[in-house]
Amino acid sequence: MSEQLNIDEVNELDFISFVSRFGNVVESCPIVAAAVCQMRPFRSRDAMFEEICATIDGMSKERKYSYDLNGVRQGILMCHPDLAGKLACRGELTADSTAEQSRAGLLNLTAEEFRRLTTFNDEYKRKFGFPFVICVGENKKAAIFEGIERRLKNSAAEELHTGVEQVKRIINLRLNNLVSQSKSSRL
Ligand SMILES: NC(=O)N[C@H]1NC(=O)NC1=O
Repeated sequence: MSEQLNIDEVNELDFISFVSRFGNVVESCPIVAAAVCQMRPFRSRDAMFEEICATIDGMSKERKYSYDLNGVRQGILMCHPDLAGKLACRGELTADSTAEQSRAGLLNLTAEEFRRLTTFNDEYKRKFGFPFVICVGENKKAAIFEGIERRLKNSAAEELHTGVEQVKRIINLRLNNLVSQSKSSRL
């Protein structure tokens, strides 16, 4: 895990270093970091977080949930790995997702828990066309199971909104690991 920078150090990073450090703040969507990099300097960590959220809010509906790029499904929600899904089983989650899913107890489920979550995930993707996304840093296992079962009953429009809001909560926690709550001493 990279060490925390203060906001003045963030503002001084070159483009490659910025995207390298913040490229997975939005899971597997480095394009957001590349876009936000151009909006520097940031007055504070919170101002940086607001810019990331505004960048996502300004995206088209397709860019938010799912679109095809050269035969690969992309999109803010589409790029999130299933909870305890195939990537987790193969040990191929990103470091961020591995830490988050592990801390929430999702990487050592009982056989029955794994079966239930897999069934829910598959049903959710069949209904909405993108994966179930929840900030597992703020929801323990019981809340995650309750959340997916409850949200399965929602409309696609509700889940597009809720999914993106959960992505923002994931971003907020990831940013805490990377940028201190400092305010710029120069702006
Ligand atoms: N599907 C899903 O919510 N995945 C993400 N949630 C989170 O907090 N970390 C993840 O990997």
